[in-house]
Amino acid sequence: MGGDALKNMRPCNYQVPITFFNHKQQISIPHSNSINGKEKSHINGHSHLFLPFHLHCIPASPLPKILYSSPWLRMEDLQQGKLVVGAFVAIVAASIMAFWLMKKGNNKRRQTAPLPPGPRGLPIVGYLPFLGTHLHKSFTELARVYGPIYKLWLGHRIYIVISSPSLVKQVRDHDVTFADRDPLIAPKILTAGGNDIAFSSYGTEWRKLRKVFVRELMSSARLNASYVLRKRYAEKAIKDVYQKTGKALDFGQLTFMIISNTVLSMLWGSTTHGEEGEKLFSQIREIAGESMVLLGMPNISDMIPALARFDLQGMERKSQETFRRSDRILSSIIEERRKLRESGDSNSVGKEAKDLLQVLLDLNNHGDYAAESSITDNQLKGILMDSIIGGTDTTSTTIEWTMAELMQHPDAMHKVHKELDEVVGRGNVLEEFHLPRLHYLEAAIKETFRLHPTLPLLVPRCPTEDCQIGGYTIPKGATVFINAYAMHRDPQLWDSPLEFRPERFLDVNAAKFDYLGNSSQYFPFGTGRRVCAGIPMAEKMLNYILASLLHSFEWKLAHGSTEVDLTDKFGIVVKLEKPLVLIPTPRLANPELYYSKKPTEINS
Ligand code: HEM
Repeated sequence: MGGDALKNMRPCNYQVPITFFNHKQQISIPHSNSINGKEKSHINGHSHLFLPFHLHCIPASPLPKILYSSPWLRMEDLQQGKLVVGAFVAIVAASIMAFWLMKKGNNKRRQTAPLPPGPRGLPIVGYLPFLGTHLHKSFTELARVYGPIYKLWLGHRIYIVISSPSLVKQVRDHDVTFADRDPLIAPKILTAGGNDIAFSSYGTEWRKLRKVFVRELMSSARLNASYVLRKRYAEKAIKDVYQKTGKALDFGQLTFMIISNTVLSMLWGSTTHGEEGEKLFSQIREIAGESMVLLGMPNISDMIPALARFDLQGMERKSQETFRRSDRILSSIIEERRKLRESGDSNSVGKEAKDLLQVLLDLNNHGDYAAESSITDNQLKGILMDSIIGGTDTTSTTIEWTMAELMQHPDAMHKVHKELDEVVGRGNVLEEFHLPRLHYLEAAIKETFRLHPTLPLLVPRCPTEDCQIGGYTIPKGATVFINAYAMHRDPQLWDSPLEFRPERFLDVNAAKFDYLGNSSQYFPFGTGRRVCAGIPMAEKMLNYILASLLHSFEWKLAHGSTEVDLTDKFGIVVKLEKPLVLIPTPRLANPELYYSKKPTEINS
C-alpha cells in the first residue's frame, strides 16, 4: 500500500495496522474503521499490530516545509483545509517509519535465520542409520534433494554439508570463524590432545606450528635439498621393478613404499639406515595405516556422548593403543638423536643432511616454550605424525588413481608417453628439472584430482560462533563438510563431468584451477587458512615419482583384464576398492639406465 491509500484518509477513528514482513521488509499502513485497537493477529505468518489513533483530536499546526514535498500528501488536499489531517498523517507516517526502522534493526539483531533444510532421522541416532558407507556419495545424493546446503543430525551432533561454489566463497569470507577443527575423540588421542597442525584448534599454537612447518619443511631450499632423497628412492624402486619385468605388481603398494620411504627419510632419515632403518620404517607405516583408519571411521561416541564411556566400537581403546606405540617409537628416535647431538657426532648428523627432526629439535631445545617458535616434545611428535599421516597415503593414493585413469584411457597414456619422449627422451633418466615442461602429465594429475579428490570432504571444519551462510544459520560447534567431490563432478560447473579429459586443464582458463584453494569449484587440497600445509612437497613427490615410473616402463593390466575397476572405497582418503595390479615392461633405450652405478647419496 502506498500514497494513494494514504491520501484518501479522512479524520475519523483510525487504527493503523503495521505489517512487518520478515523477509520482504515492507511496511503497509491500511486504514480500518472497524477493528478494535490493541488487537494482535497473525495472518499468513505476518505479525499485525493494531495501534489506535484518534485523528480528530489533533490540533491544527503549521506544517514543516518538507511535508509539502511528501509524495504521500497532495498539495490540493492541503490547500482545501485538509492540512491538519495531512500533517498528522505525515507525522504518523514518519513516526511509523522511524519505529519500523528501529524495529527492523532490533529484529535483525534478534532474528536468526533458520537452520538449513535436511532429512528427518530417527530419535537419538538421527540420520546415522541411513548414511551408508560411501559418505561422499550419500552427501552428493542428499544435495540433489535438499540443495547445496543442508543439515543432518547424527546423534546429538549437527552436521552441515556445503556443495556449491557460491557457498564455499561465503565460507571463505568467514574464514576465521571456519578455521577450527572438530574436537573428536580419535584425533584428540592420536595427537596427544591436538598437539599438531591438522587437528589443533585455531589459535596461537596452531599458527606457530604451521609457520614452523611451512618455513622449515616446505621452503624451496629445503625441498630442493631433499631431491636427493626422492631420487634415491625412485631409482631404487625402478631398479626393483626392472628386475620384476613381466611380473604382476600391486602398483599402489609400490608407490606407497616409495613415498613413505621418501617422507620418512626427509623427517629423520639421516640416521636410519640398513635393516634396522627398514624395520623402523615398516613399524611407522603400520601406525600410519592404523591412524588413517581410526581418523576416517565415524565414532558413535562422538555423536552420542552419553554412550562414550561404553566405547562401543572400541575406537578410544584402539586410538590409545596406536598412540602409545607411536609415542614409544617417536620418543626413542628423539632420544637417540638427542644423544647424538650431545656427543657432537657430526658424521651422523651432517649439516647438509639436516632433516626435519634436527630442525625441530633446534626449536625444541630453546627450553622457553613461550618463545615465538619454541615447540614442546608433544608438538614435535605431532608435526612428525602429521607429515607421515598427511603426506604418505594421500600422495601415493593420488599416484595410483592417476595411473588407473591413464590405464583406462590409452589415448591419454599415449600423450603422456609422447610428451616424456619429447621432453626427456628414452636415452635419459627423468630428472626433476624436466617436470615444469610435462604439461600434459600435470593436466592428467589435475583431472584425476577433479574426479577422485583424495579427501573428498576435506577435513571437517567447526565454526567458533553462529554464522549465516546462504541465508541459513550454521550454529557454533557444528561439523561442517565441504563436499569437494560433489562440486568437482557438478554438470553445471564442468562439461561432461564424468569423463576423464586432461585437456580441460590445458586451456587458457585452466590457470585459475590451482592447488591453493583459490577457485571455489576446484580445491583438492582444501581452501582458506587451513588449506593443506604440504602442497609444495606433495606436488614434487607426486609428479616426479609418477613421471619416473611412466617414463621407465610401459604398463599393462594383469590377469588379462581389459578394463580398470574404478570403484572407490571411502575413508578419510578415498582409495580404489580393488588394488591396481599391473605388469611392467622396460621402455628406456639402454638397460644401464635402470642401474645407477651407485645409489644417490644424501650428501652427493
Ligand atoms: C596428494 C597429496 C595431498 C592431498 C590431496 C592433501 C589434502 C589435504 C586436505 C584436503 C587438507 C584439509 C584442508 C582443509 O581443511 O581445507 C589437508 C590438510 C593438511 N595436510 Fe595435506 N594433502 C596432501 C599431502 C600432504 C603432505 C605431503 C603433507 C605434509 C608432508 C600434508 C600435510 C597436511 C597438513 C599438516 C594439513 C593440516 C593443515 C591445517 O589444518 O592447518 N599434506 N591436506
